[in-house]
Amino acid sequence: TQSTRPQRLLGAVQKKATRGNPRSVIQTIDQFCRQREWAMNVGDEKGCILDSVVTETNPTTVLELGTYCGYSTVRIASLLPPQARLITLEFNPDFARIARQVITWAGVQDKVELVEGASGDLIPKMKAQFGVNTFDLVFLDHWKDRYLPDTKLMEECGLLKKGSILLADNVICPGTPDYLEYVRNSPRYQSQYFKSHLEYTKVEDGLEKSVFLG
Ligand SMILES: Nc1ncc2ncn(CCCCCNC(=O)c3cc(-c4ccc(F)cc4)cc(O)c3O)c2n1
Ligand SMILES: [Mg+2]
Repeated sequence: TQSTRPQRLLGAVQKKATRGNPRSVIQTIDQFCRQREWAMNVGDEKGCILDSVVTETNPTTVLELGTYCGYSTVRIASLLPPQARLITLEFNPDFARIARQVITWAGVQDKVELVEGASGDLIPKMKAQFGVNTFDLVFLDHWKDRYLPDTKLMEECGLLKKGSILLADNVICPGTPDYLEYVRNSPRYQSQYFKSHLEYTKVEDGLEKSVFLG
């Protein structure tokens, strides 16, 4: 039977990346996506912006919406202090299966909890079921039409505190116009656009960083 792209990406990681070395896993995936097959990882260019936001936030509790193959999960987890935790939500069980193996190969599994399911169902359970109080950082990289409803849901569920950071991928390509309009016009957010490119291409894309003001 034919392999899937995520399976081929995992194969490249297990063949070329050094076990326990997150940077080598990231480098291997970027090389695979540039030289073999494009895949919707945040990528190296936007990944550097992600790294800088993570390090300046120095978060203890992070939520990622949309794991895919675990590329940004590994990028974020590799920058977290020892006691910090990253919860990542993935809707697609096939992607989740691959991501778990990428995360383990990178050696960051102790900082990561991958939960299978839809963000709209899981966000309301974060406090009771996952023992979360508030998130210091949320990385939005899932269905683009879920960014806005899920942000409102996180507000309603009291998962954001003054100073919580939302970092959203793909605000230009594929685009999240309703989300952008909301975070840029709401008095409850201070937003900043980081211009970049769609992963592994010359097409414009960018990350929107929004600080929740409470
Ligand atoms: N609700 C819920 N809860 C939990 C979930 N877990 C996963 N999902 C579903 C997420 C499905 C993948 C989302 N990501 C993208 O669609 C995406 C696409 C492109 C792209 C593609 C083609 C082009 F020509 C140009 C750009 C680039 C990106 O960087 C992207 O991130 C969930 N949903
Ligand atoms: Mg993305």
